[in-house]
Amino acid sequence: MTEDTWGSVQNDLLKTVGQNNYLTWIEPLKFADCRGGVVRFEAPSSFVGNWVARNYREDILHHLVSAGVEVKRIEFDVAKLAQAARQVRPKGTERTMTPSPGDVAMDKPVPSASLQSAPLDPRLTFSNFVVGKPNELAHASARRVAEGGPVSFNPLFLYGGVGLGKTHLMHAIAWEAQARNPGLKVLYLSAEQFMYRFVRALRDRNTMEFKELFRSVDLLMVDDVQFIAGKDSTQDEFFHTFNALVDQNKQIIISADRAPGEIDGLEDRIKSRLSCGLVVDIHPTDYELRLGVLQQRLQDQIAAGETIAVEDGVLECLAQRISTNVRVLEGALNRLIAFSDLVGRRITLDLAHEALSDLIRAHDKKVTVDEIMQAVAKYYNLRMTDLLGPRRTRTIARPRQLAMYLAKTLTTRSLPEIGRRFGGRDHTTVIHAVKRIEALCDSDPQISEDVRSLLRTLEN
Ligand SMILES: Nc1ncnc2c1ncn2[C@@H]1O[C@H](COP(=O)(O)OP(=O)(O)OP(=O)(O)O)[C@@H](O)[C@H]1O
Repeated sequence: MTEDTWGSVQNDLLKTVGQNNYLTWIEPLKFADCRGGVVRFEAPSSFVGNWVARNYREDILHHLVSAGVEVKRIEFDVAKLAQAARQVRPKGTERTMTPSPGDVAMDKPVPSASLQSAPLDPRLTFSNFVVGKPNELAHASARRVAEGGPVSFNPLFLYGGVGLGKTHLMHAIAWEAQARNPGLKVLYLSAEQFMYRFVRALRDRNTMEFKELFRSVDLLMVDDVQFIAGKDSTQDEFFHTFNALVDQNKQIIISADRAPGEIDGLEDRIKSRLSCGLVVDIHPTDYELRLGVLQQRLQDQIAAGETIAVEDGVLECLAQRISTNVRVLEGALNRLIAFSDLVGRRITLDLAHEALSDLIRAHDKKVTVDEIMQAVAKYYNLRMTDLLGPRRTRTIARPRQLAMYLAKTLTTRSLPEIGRRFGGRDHTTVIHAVKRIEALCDSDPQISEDVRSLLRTLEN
């Protein structure tokens, strides 16, 4: 392999990972050498090297192989990296699930007749999972299942939008259950992998073996079950596997992006089976959860030996502005750290705007207090003067509280300022309104629906 080959592989990677990721992670890598099937790169810092090793190793390997390079392994030449880097797992060789968190050994191909689980990510444990209101119930139920004991709800069905922590919780359950009971046969896989294994068993005419293997597990976890919607024979097999395990009182955990009843193309009998245990929704993140995740991720980096100084207000700004999901949020923080590392500047608000202009701009739709009042008044069919005036009847006071809550959540106005805008009210009234609406969002489905729908109106 030559530098030219790396140049053309970089071009391919640009198309796969997108320009921003490319500039941050791929471009700074320098090809060092290729010996005995090991391609070595030099990363400008351990942070960049670690991140690339974790997130782009497979992509780089794939493109190198496609470019005709005979490569078995990739290494990044940064001192600290050697400990953290995981060896590349050649496609089609998965590992049996015996490692404990932190185990980063080379995976060996396993014979086809053994129980194979998809690899577990050592970072996805309960201790790395930040708990907040939106995921409190999901976290508590996941913990309960991981602790073992009598099966109280079967299956546990976790659902929620992308990047909100479903896979994280499933991996955490697997690690915890294994740590508590090393003999437990835990099988974690995506619904897609379930289908491929089933199809392979059909092709190789060993469906009996497939059935036996799947029915011998103690804990089955299937991620992204919506994938099997519309795939009839896979659904059929899944249904029988599911029933056999439930009959044996074995725990099943399923995740999806929607509630069972809302997955189009899923057979009714499966929907009803999936709904008969505990169905838990992971809600979209709130500001506190996002800030908690950012703080924890920063601490993790510092604990791993990185020297990172972040100016006050930067994490708060990211948590406020980037509200899509945790994955995007984590990516933003890492990009920011890498950027500061590369340009040798401290992490300030200015740097954050520079490094994350695309993300921040996309979430930078500025909403004013006036717009919020108008939207709320229109939604509840009130006049603006009602929101500003003194009347305290529920039909007016509640929308007013909701408008204050939105003003606090969506703008950077201070509490006293918001109070002043709402007819000269005191800041304690605003605090009370925010707390009240937060509590009602949990207990009153109508209010939480009103909030969601107003957020949609205001953010678009
Ligand atoms: N509460 C949380 N605390 C810490 N990290 C979190 C939390 N929620 C999500 N994450 C992180 O965000 C990223 C995305 O989470 P995960 O892959 O579990 O999402 P998902 O819900 O399975 O999404 P998808 O539907 O796309 O598969 C992971 O790196 C995960 O560790």
